[in-house]
Amino acid sequence: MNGTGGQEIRPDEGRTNGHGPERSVPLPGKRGWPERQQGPLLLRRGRVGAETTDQRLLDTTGPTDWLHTDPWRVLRITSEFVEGFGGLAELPPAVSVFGSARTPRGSADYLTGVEIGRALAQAGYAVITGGGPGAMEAANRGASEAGGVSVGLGIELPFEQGLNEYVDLGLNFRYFFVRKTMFVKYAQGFVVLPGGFGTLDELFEALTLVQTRKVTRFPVVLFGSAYWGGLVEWLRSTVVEQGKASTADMDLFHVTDDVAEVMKILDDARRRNGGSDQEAAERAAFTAVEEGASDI
Ligand SMILES: C/C(=C\CNc1ncnc2c1ncn2[C@@H]1O[C@H](COP(=O)(O)O)[C@@H](O)[C@H]1O)CO
Repeated sequence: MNGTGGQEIRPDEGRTNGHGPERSVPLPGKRGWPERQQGPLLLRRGRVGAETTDQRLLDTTGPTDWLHTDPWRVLRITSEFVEGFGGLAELPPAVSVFGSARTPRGSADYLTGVEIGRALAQAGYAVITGGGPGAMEAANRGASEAGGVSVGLGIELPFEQGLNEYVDLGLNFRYFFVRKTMFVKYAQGFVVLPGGFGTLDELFEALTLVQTRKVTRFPVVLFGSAYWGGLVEWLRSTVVEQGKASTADMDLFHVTDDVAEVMKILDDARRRNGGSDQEAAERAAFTAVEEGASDI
């Protein structure tokens, strides 16, 4: 170990870097011996290398195995959090809408998604979805066409389709768990449209976070009593009945078929959580400014 990152430094021969000639040895400094400041390190005499840190970064090529190591992945994960927090920090109050990627355009479920996206936007909420097709597209469409803030948090998938055309602010994630953090962190509530495994995963993650008080502030609304009724009944008759959840846990979500009721549930929760009419006015003002900006 030589105090310079563990690399052996031989000042008399310089270094090769994989695609350049050997470098010259640094010349003696004012005091008569070779000297170099390397970041916070002062290197003198035999400890002075022939390259600066920048040269090593920019010139060096070599094996790329490190790209597939977990320490490197940790940096990529960190960068996803940084990009996510940075991109979403200034959203107005938002609602995350989940639902099937397979909901056909023009179906009743799709039209409901559009209606809910529109109602949320008109109330001044940003609408956050997974940015994919189906119910996600429907909610983004309603929000975007109403002049609201339409957000899509895409995910890298083997059969990726890209963000739907109604996403006006999009972020793409490699990691599901980073993306899930964004759905929760920037939302005041969840609206869950009919969906499959992905939707169920998002629903139960939300319910677990509320049940364990990791989040304390938001309502979970299941839209479509006919679709969700069987699940709710099974939760009551089997899960609660056998003591795997409490009766009170059944109050952690709402089931409705009425868009106006969705808005009322969200509004009541906002008031309970200290939101004010002033805040609602600010949300509406944000939307108006965004609309103005989009005209420019
Ligand atoms: C299945 C197809 C495309 C998948 N594209 C998706 N893009 C973005 N987000 C997705 C996608 N698929 C699932 N999700 C997430 O899960 C929820 C929907 O899953 P479900 O199993 O379809 O219910 C959704 O809320 C997304 O966050 C091609 O049709």
